[in-house]
Amino acid sequence: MRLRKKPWVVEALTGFSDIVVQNPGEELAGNWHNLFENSLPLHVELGTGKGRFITGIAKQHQGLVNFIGIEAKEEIVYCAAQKVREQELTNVQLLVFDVNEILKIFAPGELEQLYINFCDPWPKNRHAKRRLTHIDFLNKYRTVIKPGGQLWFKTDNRPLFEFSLEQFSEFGLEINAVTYDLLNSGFAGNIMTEYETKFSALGQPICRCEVIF
Ligand SMILES: C[S@@+](CC[C@H](N)C(=O)[O-])C[C@H]1O[C@@H](n2cnc3c(N)ncnc32)[C@H](O)[C@@H]1O
Repeated sequence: MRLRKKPWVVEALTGFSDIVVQNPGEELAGNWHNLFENSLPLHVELGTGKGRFITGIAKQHQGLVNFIGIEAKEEIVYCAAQKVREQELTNVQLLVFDVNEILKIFAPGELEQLYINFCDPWPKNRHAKRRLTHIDFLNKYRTVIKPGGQLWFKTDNRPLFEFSLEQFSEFGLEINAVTYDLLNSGFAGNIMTEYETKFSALGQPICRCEVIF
């Protein structure tokens, strides 16, 4: 994925240098505790979007977990950064970054948990490798997530969900808590994302599962 470089956003993001890492590099791998100034567990959301989920979950886990949001589009990171600032959260860092490069910025086994919420479905078969749940991505996640660490996945897109379950299974991962209708599943404490709010309002059922690495 080509990262967008819009000058006004780059400049606007400089005001968020305590929250946003615009050019994450290899020096961060194994050193995230320095950036957060503590050694709390690390959870990462892939394709963060405008930050509703990461700010919601970070607020609930202040002093317990550090959260890193990876988002390719700078102007979207800007929206998320505003939410982090407004809520005065100190346990969130946002990266303008491509998930494809995840192995560069995390050390092996450095992460406890991953979240993928409403990732782009890439419906054409020839684009299947771009789906964030494709086995090629799972291979990368397996390196950076510690054994027994989890991936929590949500989508409104049924074909993407079926594809993802197949990929998880093919990769030999344990799949738990599968639901095709999250809102009526009894799952407590769901934190909605921007996309989830939109699709739920349209009556679209939400699929969810938890995967253990
Ligand atoms: C459909 S949106 C969902 C946003 C948010 N998770 C939500 O549920 O509201 C997918 C987001 O993932 C980002 N994204 C897609 N591929 C990415 C990649 N390879 N690396 C980083 N971000 C990516 C897109 O820019 C977009 O903001």
